Amino acid sequence: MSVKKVILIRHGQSKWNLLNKFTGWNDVELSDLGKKEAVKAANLLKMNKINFNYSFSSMLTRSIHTLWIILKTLNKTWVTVDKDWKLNERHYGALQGLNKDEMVKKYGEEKVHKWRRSYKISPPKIKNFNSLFSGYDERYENIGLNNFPKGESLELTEKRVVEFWKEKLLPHMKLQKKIIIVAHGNSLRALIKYLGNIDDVLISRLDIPTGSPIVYEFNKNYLPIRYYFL
Ligand SMILES: O=C(O)[C@@H](CO)OP(=O)(O)O
Repeated sequence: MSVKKVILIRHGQSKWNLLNKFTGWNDVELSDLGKKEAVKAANLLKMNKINFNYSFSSMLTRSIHTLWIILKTLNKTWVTVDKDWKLNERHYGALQGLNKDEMVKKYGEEKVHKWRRSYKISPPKIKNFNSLFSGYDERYENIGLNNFPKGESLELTEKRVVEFWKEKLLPHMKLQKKIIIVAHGNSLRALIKYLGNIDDVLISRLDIPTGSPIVYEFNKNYLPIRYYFL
């Protein structure tokens, strides 16, 4: 049986992961530890002889830079980087920029857990005039202001991640490309939920660590078999 592999990696630690702030579509840089995690991820791929020749990342700097560091470490800067906003982190609405522990103190553990890990509940929406609203950013020109996310549940995130999977990923896999995807905690949770048909409650228990390569295996018909962390 010819097993096909797709590598999934959550970006390395960001400066806001370190500060424990809701991040979402806010465009923050990697922390020093995040850069080291990206080098470590590249070395893990090399040690395990997991190769790739095509790459996808979200439109957010923390994912793009993680991918660049991986490519540089592996001497593979020739690899095409295909960036797609549909791989962006779940939009955290009006919670973006706020500290997670402070929100627990203000609203209680249960409510914050629902915002962070329930499948259907969306965070409060961000307003267009909020300085952290990224709807006017030129990189998102093709989304259009009317369709621009203002706060997404995991369910809504899954919808666009699945569009990416069907429209971009599968066609490239069928062209026999060996693919690496660098994305985010919740966009990857949404993808893993879809691929594994994981139920709404079980998926709330999956936390994907930063900078840890996941290998997802597919059969000759491109159907998911299993995944494992390196
Ligand atoms: O803040 C965010 O964007 C995400 C990932 O860091 O947080 P959480 O794990 O709480 O969904």
